[in-house]
Amino acid sequence: MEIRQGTAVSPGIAIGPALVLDTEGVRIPHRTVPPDQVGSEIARLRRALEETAADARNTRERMTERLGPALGNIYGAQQSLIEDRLLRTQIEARIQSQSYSAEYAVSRVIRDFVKRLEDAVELRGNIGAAEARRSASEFIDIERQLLSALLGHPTDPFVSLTEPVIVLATDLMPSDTADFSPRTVRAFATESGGATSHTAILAGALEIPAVVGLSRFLTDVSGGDTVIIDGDKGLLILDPDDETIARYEARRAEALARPDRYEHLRDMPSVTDDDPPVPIRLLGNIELAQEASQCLDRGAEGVGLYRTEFLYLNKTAHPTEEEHYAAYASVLQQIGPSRPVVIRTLDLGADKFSSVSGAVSGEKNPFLGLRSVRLCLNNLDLFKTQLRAVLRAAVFGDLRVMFPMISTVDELRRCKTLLNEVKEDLEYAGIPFKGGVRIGTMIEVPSAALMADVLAREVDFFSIGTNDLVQYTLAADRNNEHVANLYNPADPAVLRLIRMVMQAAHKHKIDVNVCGEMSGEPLYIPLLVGLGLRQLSATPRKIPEIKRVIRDLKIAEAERVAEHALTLETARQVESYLRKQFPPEGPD
Ligand SMILES: C=C(OP(=O)(O)O)C(=O)O
Repeated sequence: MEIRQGTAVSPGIAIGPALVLDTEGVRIPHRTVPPDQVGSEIARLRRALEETAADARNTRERMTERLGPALGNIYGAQQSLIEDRLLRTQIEARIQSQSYSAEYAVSRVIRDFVKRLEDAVELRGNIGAAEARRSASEFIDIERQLLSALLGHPTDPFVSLTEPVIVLATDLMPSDTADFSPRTVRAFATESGGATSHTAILAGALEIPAVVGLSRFLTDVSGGDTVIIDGDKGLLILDPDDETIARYEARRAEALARPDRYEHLRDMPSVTDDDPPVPIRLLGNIELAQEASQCLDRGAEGVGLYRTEFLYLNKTAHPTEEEHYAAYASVLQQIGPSRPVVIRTLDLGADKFSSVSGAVSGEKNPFLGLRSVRLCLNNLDLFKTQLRAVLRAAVFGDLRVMFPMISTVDELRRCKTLLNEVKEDLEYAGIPFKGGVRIGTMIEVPSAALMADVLAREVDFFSIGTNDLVQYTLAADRNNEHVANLYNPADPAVLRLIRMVMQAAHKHKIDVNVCGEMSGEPLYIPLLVGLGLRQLSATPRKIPEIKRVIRDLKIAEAERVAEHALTLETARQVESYLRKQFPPEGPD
């Protein structure tokens, strides 16, 4: 048995036979045609381009219907690349000048594009690398589709699947994932890819467990071998032994039972088991506007974190003010006028959409560099465009604005000054807006946690972003598997900072929320409530189970647990203490 660690991009457990995809795609031999056939070769190419563009258009329409316009647009981008004149003229030039067959010309031109993109990845380091890699895989996908049209046979390995499989591949293309059905593709794992790759985002939307960014494994597995994907922990298990299979089968059964298991709680209040009951407000985290209604479907009372940087998905330019406005207005309209919607201003840079963000290229430590609010304060037009849209959309309901990655009081004050300037501009221009929006700051950098008593005087609410707070407190990159042993929200250093932030918020009578992954983990809920948390925001899928934990919890018990946890010395001790106090529920 072998366990490989990768990046978890879509949760869930799957066990099944592997379908191993050819790592090389279709290989095309160097072939030329006689000069008098060049014309008909070009005609073949044009037909193939038309057919492939029509397929991409159909797929876009199908996926837009299934997953909404933002994800459907991934296929729109592919359609534009296929229809791009530059691509066609370059391929035709190879056929004209070198008498290449249409297939070989397609392969040559696209492989050259890909090579240039790969060189760009090497040159640019982290900055823009994700975008260049993504474009390279789009082109390889287009090559495969064009060759399939020219050769007259499908190269799609998924069309004839009759039994469920786990797909293992070097990389997967958006056109592959479009045809994935959770019935036949139980899960997938790839050697390349990161958490923000299109394939990863689609896997989440299709609710197929997935792990990406695994070190080379395809040479160690054959089609039909049993494998396990643990999409919660980012693991691929090759050749699992019987005991491991049995353990994972139990976990899978438990996970499958979960959504229905808590369905009855959907319309029940999120309150503790005290007399009188203490309300703990549950909100949802979203990345795309169309996810807003899922928050209500799962029993959340609003949106606690809208990650607006996902407006950059499929974009090569900054979103316009109207695009920002339309997205925010849509979220508010779905959520209704009296429930809160917290819009976080752009958290771009480092691992998120850095190529279109205006970040400086070649930063040695992008996570410590010009990212997030720093980047916005360095690009005032970009920032003001978003703030204008925020204030305009606020007329539709209870919109709140939140600034990410604040590390100094000055930075927060600059954001507030800018917001006031934008209000004045809108007023002067006679554009309708709502001025009295509540203002919050993320607490995700240790300096902000340490200064929480000062920051609390400046804002209406805090939201603790534990994903970054853990990374910056423990100096452990949240995406680096080599330091994953250090990255732990239960670390006493993190708990002390959270307590400090809660105390400052309570002293200044402002709301405090936790919106990192920690608040979606049932094990940590009693601890957070014991530390003083009365509101949290998590992935909508997690809301029903969290509500179950809260409804079984007494405040005094939670406070006793938090007090004891704070006396412990290591993350491991805290975790095992919590597990003993609150053993996980078994399958029904
Ligand atoms: C919610 C957070 O922000 P991000 O979008 O970076 O995960 C966090 O850091 O906890």
